[in-house]
Amino acid sequence: MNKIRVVVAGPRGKMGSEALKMIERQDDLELVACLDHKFEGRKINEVADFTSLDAIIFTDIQDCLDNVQADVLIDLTTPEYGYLHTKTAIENGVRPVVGTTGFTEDQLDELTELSEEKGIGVIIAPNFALGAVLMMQFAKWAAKYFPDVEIIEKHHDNKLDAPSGTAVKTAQLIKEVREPKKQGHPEEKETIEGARGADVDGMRIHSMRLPGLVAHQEVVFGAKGENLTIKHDSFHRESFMTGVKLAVDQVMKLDLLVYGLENILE
Ligand SMILES: NC(=O)c1ccc[n+]([C@@H]2O[C@H](COP(=O)([O-])OP(=O)(O)OC[C@H]3O[C@@H](n4cnc5c(N)ncnc54)[C@H](O)[C@@H]3O)[C@@H](O)[C@H]2O)c1
Ligand SMILES: O=C(O)C1=N[C@H](C(=O)O)CCC1
Repeated sequence: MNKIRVVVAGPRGKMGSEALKMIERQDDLELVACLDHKFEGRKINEVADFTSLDAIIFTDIQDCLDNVQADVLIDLTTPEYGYLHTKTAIENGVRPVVGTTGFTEDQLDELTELSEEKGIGVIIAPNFALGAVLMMQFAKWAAKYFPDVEIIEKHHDNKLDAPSGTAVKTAQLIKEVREPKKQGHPEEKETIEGARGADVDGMRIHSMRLPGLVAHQEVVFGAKGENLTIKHDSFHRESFMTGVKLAVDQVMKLDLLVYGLENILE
């Protein structure tokens, strides 16, 4: 069996460490290198106690891809480096599976074009939890019948980007079926700026950041005399790993960029 050769960027992070544990459990994946912002040249098991994998750490993606044979890059870093890593991987013929959130629309467009030009598969998924993907699909369905909707996302307080990638993706999916509509009182005024949340075509996104949270979202629909709430909770980051493994397998068969796990689920 030919194993899929994987590089993980952000291996010591909350998600990256789960990704390494996931790779260690799989017979068909091989960790060939890690990308970190420190510990150049060390082995990952020398600097992290949660893994016995002994892949070498690089601090520069081009150096890494020049020196190891890789099929897939799993990126779980920051918006700035995630974008640089994804672009460099595509340019080097390595298929990115990207969990990092916070890319701009322009960056997504640019990466889509580049992947098409190079014929390299890319999967960018703002949420790898299967329950979250279903929550987004259910929300899109509900929005056809309930155009008044607010999204409340709740995450741990180390998160860099707001709103979450999941909330942005949910709003995009809802936009596909909902006419733009200003919600609330036509003359409502915020007496404290931001009170009504971010505005996407008149639907509101509220972002909560608190210690103790992992990743949670409620999509609340309102109509006369009734409310519908669609809710998903990730209590542990292991919840994302089924989706990461699925994406690694599927990206090997793609020659373009796919944004959202729903596009590769059967
Ligand atoms: N798609 C999903 O399902 C999903 C789920 C959880 C988190 N995320 C996203 O994944 C990203 C990481 O989240 P996290 O909670 O693991 O964050 P984290 O802060 O725990 O981990 C990020 C890691 O990236 C590393 N890093 C920073 N700069 C780097 C560089 N230049 N090269 C290599 N590594 C570098 C840091 O050292 C850190 O260990 C975030 O963007 C988050 O929004 C996505
Ligand atoms: O922990 C995070 O950060 C997460 N980010 C994703 C997002 O922005 O939607 C998904 C869940 C966890």
